[in-house]
Amino acid sequence: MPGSTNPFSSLQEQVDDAGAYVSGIDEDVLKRLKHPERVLETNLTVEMDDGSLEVFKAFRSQFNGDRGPYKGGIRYHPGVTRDEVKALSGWMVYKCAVVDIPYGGGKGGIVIDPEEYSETELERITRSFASELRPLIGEDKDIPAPDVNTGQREMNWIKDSYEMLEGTTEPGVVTGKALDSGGSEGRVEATGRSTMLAAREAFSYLDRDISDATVAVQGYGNAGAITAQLLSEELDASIVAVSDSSGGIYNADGLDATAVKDFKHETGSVAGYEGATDELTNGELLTLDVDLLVPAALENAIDADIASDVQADVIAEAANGPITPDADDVLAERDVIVLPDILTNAGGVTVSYFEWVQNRQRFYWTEQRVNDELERIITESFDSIVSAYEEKDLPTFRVAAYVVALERVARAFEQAGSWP
Ligand SMILES: NC(=O)C1=CN([C@@H]2O[C@H](COP(=O)(O)OP(=O)(O)OC[C@H]3O[C@@H](n4cnc5c(N)ncnc54)[C@H](OP(=O)(O)O)[C@@H]3O)[C@@H](O)[C@H]2O)C=CC1
Ligand SMILES: O=C(O)CCC(=O)C(=O)O
Repeated sequence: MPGSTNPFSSLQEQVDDAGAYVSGIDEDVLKRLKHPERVLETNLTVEMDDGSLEVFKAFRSQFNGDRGPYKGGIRYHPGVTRDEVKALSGWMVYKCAVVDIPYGGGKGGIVIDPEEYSETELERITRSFASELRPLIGEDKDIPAPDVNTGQREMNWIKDSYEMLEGTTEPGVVTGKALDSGGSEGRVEATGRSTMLAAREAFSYLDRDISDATVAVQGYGNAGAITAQLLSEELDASIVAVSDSSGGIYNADGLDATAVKDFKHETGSVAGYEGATDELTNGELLTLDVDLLVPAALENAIDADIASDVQADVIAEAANGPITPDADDVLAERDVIVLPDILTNAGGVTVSYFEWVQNRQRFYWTEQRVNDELERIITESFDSIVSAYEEKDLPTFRVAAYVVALERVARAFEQAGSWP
């Protein structure tokens, strides 16, 4: 994980910050909502193409299941740690509660740089993880999905492994699958789509025209590239800078988001795209003078030092946990509006929910229906956060989002009653 802030401490701080504003919440309930229920830590021993064996550490954290089955992605990254996975699983709990879908939160990860392995090795690694996960997952238990460096291919492998081991057909055991394997229309675009919708709602709330906005996007994978495309194609915003792990590119007159995506697909990086006038570091991108900044890479991208140099008016967190709590304080002090991850990127899990519903009903929706339902959920969720922010006079949209979410999770816990 980049930066030195422990993301699990960040999550706990965010819950505490909001807990102070939830009237009547029991301290013991709050305590429970800051720790995962269980974490699987496992070592996957997998045969490489040359016949040697390698061992990979992997985790699955099931944070809270009071509102439904655990739900959340699986990340492949060399920086994955137990605490990172715990934090990501906690953010899933509050995200699912903010958009009011019937899930708890989970998250998984393998400590691996997938670039260093062949497709056949990645398949064996994924199937080995699926076999370790098998007793824990299921459409009513825990439902994995894509995250950093995973996508349809890995989800198809997990579904197939699970179904083979269980001797059943259960497409709803994972979401984010390819369409022909039980995936949903609109899932690939969903995280970018909710980021675009959250930004649109925020600009309208601020009485500003998003079609006049300049935008910088950090991270040009699933979340970042699609956010850039939709902001530009559907809202006419100007994408002036984008980056990936090898650096960034800039053009004051705007970059063609789709052409940059195609270029990255061909070459592996955004650097070198001929429509750019300048190259930038990630640090320079985050402090550009733009109207909207979209961190869409990893946690801790914006620390307190960077926050004091941020020039954007609005930050839409497409990534999970890109702003440290210290940076949040600096941004609030400077009146920079932060659209919190647990709302902004919730399109991914929301369309995963639609996929799961379609899998269970064996009845598939059109892309239009998916996008319409997603738009309704994101705009209603934005409105409920604004209502809490205004009515309770809360300090930030993040606190407001956690207040809405904590009230829902705490109610579910309390309504379940007590175990003798
Ligand atoms: N996929 C989903 O459905 C959802 C994802 N998210 C969150 O969105 C974020 C991105 O995930 P996703 O888009 O799926 O992942 P991807 O793997 O598709 O893309 C990640 C992008 O981040 C870039 N990146 C990695 N490290 C850095 C860095 N240090 N500086 C700049 N860029 C960097 C990568 O660069 P490179 O290409 O060079 O490796 C890549 O472009 C994560 O926080 C994830 O948890 C949230 C909700 C749902
Ligand atoms: O689609 C999902 O279930 C979860 C996506 C995810 O991991 C996230 O929202 O961070």
